[in-house]
Amino acid sequence: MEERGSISIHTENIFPIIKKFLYSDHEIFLRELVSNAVDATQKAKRLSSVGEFDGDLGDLKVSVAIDKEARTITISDNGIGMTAEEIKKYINQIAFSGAAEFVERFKDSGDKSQIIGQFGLGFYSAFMVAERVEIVTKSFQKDAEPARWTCDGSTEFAITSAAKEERGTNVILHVAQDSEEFLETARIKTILDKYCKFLPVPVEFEGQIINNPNPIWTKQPAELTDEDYKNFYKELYPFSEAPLFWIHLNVDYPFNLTGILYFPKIKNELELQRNKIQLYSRQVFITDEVKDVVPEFLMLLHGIIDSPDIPLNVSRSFLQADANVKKINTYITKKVADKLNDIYKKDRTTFESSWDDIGVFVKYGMLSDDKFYEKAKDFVLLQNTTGKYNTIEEYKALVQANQTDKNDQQVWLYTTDAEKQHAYVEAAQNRSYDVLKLDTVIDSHFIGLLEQKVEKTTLKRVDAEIVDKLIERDEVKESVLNDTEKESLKKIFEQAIANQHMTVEVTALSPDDAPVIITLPEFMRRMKDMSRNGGGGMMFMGDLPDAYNVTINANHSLNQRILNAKEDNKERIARQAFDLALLSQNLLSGSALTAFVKRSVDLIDKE
Ligand SMILES: Nc1ncnc2c1ncn2[C@@H]1O[C@H](COP(=O)(O)OP(=O)(O)OP(=O)(O)O)[C@@H](O)[C@H]1O
Repeated sequence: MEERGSISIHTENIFPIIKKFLYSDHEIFLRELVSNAVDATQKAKRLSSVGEFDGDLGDLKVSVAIDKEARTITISDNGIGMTAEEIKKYINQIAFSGAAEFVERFKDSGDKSQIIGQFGLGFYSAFMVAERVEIVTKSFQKDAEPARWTCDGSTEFAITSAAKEERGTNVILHVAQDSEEFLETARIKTILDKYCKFLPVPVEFEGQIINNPNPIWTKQPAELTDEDYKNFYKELYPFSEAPLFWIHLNVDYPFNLTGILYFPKIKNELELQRNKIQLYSRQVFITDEVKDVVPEFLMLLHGIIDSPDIPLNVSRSFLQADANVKKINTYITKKVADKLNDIYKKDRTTFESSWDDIGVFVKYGMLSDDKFYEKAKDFVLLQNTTGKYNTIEEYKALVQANQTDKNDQQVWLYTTDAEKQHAYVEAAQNRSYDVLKLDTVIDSHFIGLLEQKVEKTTLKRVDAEIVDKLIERDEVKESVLNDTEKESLKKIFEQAIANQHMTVEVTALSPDDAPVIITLPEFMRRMKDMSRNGGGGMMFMGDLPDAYNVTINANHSLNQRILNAKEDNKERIARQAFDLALLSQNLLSGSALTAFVKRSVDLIDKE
């Protein structure tokens, strides 16, 4: 038997175009051919199970072999094979027209990098690395004649009879000169590891099975132990610490998706790693760029998603609008929120002890996805400076009595650095106020979100005002000093400070409060932070000098002493008291610090 023919497709010379398009990604030919081989074995299995094939299935297997001398790569399987007629139908028509369609579709596409690696070019991709491809195949059907097909990538092909005893297909690639790298063992091994690690049929290369045909995401959660999940994580990320928790995804309606998502242990925000989720389609690795499939905030998770329903052969903008992708997004978000809620409810201790790792993630999710916010608002934790955790509801109840101001607003106090703001934290605690620890990068955004979402609540940093004013009440404290005394005290301090950006005010506080307190108003600080981070179109704010409020405590004995001191000593003591306040704010440095130290020594020396 010998038949020569011409493949009837309209596009001339698709081969050079495809070769050029996928230049950087030639390696996917192996993924495509091995997947086809796996599909053929799976079909054999299915036919056998429905009784359409009654021969012996044997051990289904795919092999990859390199022959350096003959310059060939052979992919063999014991799947269903093809008859000569089927080759004509499936290879000449389907494979070639698929390739032609691909070229038509993307010939004019502006962004070619997007399609690379995402489009299964199928059988035709063999021509990216081979100058000639042979198929030797024998169908599973009774008395089927083995056949050989050969083609050089042009539209000309030849089919002849062949000698093949066993059922199945060998695809033989005669490797082109410019693709010799694919005759190297190490190169092939790397490609197989990348794309074929979890194919459902054993894949043999150089005497070894290179894949795990039954990865745990294909099993039922009930069959699996914690160890199984942890071991699989290790298999995926050999150098990572054990994960915190995981979610086993499993849906088949209205779309098909399986997978396992892990919550990694995060040491600090700088370590956050994206692109740790791998996307598979029927156990074939597709990509680790899941940006458009998984909501942005979930990219911090690690693991596997396997779905044949994610369209891989379309451009990104289309992917974002794809209905299945949207549903997948919603589904995964919901699953993640439910899992967190579950742990929170069942095991609050574990939940709290994991908060350092999951807190960033939960806050990020709440900020970026309203649906996630709605679920997470019940379990998001607020940690205070004593290390205690409360949910939003619990916290509201906790501070209601003591931290509601005269306008019926709750004022939540927070510190961004409990060490540096220690004096203020302590002053607040002395009033029995609670102080939250909101000290991560994401917290500055989270504070805004809380104010927006939690009714009748504002947040103030502990050093935004003097403690009496943090939570405004109607009560007025009695002042030991009369108005004239207050006025002259104010003058003394203004002269001692001699800085127009410091607004001095004399106020009656408790005698136990500090004599001088320096604060940077909340509004001012937030504006400056925002402009520093490049947001809000307020770049000019960052250049403004900090405008501080300096509060002089009229009821503190030191200030009374200043008023009564010798004329030429007044300013010196006032400056000393002011410098002490600067010092507690970490604001004293350079020549001011040197002068302060010198003055302090003089003072002690005189005592
Ligand atoms: N090893 C094989 N054994 C049996 N049939 C095969 C084999 N390889 C390819 N075929 C047949 O050739 C057809 C075309 O293959 P091709 O890889 O181009 O497209 P596909 O597998 O249908 O789609 P995809 O683009 O997802 O790969 C297959 O559908 C299959 O019927």
